[in-house]
Amino acid sequence: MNTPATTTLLSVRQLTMRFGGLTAIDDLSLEVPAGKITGIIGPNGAGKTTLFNCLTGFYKPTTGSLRLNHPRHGEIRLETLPSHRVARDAQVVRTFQNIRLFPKMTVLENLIVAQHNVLQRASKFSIAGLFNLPGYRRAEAESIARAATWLRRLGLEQLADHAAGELPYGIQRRIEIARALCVDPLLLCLDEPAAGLNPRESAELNDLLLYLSGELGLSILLIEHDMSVVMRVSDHIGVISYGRKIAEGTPEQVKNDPQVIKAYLGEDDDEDDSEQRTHAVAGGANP
Ligand SMILES: Nc1ncnc2c1ncn2[C@@H]1O[C@H](COP(=O)(O)OP(=O)(O)OP(=O)(O)O)[C@@H](O)[C@H]1O
Repeated sequence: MNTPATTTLLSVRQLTMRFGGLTAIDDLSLEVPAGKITGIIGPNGAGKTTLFNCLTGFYKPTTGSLRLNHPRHGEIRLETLPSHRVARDAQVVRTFQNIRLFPKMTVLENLIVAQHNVLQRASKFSIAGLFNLPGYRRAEAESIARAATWLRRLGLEQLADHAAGELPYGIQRRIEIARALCVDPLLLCLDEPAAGLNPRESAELNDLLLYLSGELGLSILLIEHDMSVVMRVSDHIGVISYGRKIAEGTPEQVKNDPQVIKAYLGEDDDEDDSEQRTHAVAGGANP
């Protein structure tokens, strides 16, 4: 049996991002396949979040292109779009390193607020929403139904009426993912979703990511320092150091790559330490 060819969802081509004299991303090229999990790893300050910021319209790259192969709209040049259109039109949606839920709102309300674009359109940016016209009511009911679906799929439905800020940290991270899923992403960009999680929560995150990709066919771009997550769930990994791509391949290829081990833990001629360094990149420790 032939294995179906993988389609490229996103092509990052010769991307450079400079902040004054500092080059945060340096001539970076990377392909993100559709329906897979692509991990992006690299030491602190390597340029990973800057890549997400370029991708999601928060920064305008100095040079280079970000081409999204959208199944309905054809090629979309993400570098030309402001952030709200990256999310709304290109359906590239992100989470952030720090939790950005509305702590006093309930879990359900957080998921409905995330869909404000849909609700705004239904209100025709007028007082239709205030007068509760049928089109608006329908959109509102659909938003609630979509939120309820994702709460159920992510095992959060019992918590729908709890204030988000009062829930354990690991749950809040899961709510953030549910919130991103409510806006129907074509590409879900997760910035360190395992940050602050304990080992049990990290293992649950692994299961969730494998479910989203394996069962639902979602395309995920994952920045992560926790090697026990990234090596377990990624189909493909790109490694960045000082803004440049230094390696890419399967988790197995990347974790044994001498350049990667060196980038993470520096040069060391001591034979005993070299085994420890491989262990750290492979998931034995967080760098
Ligand atoms: N808005 C900005 N202005 C100036 N420098 C910036 C800006 N954003 C990022 N940088 C710099 O760009 C470099 C890359 O930062 P970035 O946050 O992308 O790294 P990272 O790989 O995500 O790091 P970490 O793993 O620690 O989150 C760093 O030197 C950082 O200080």
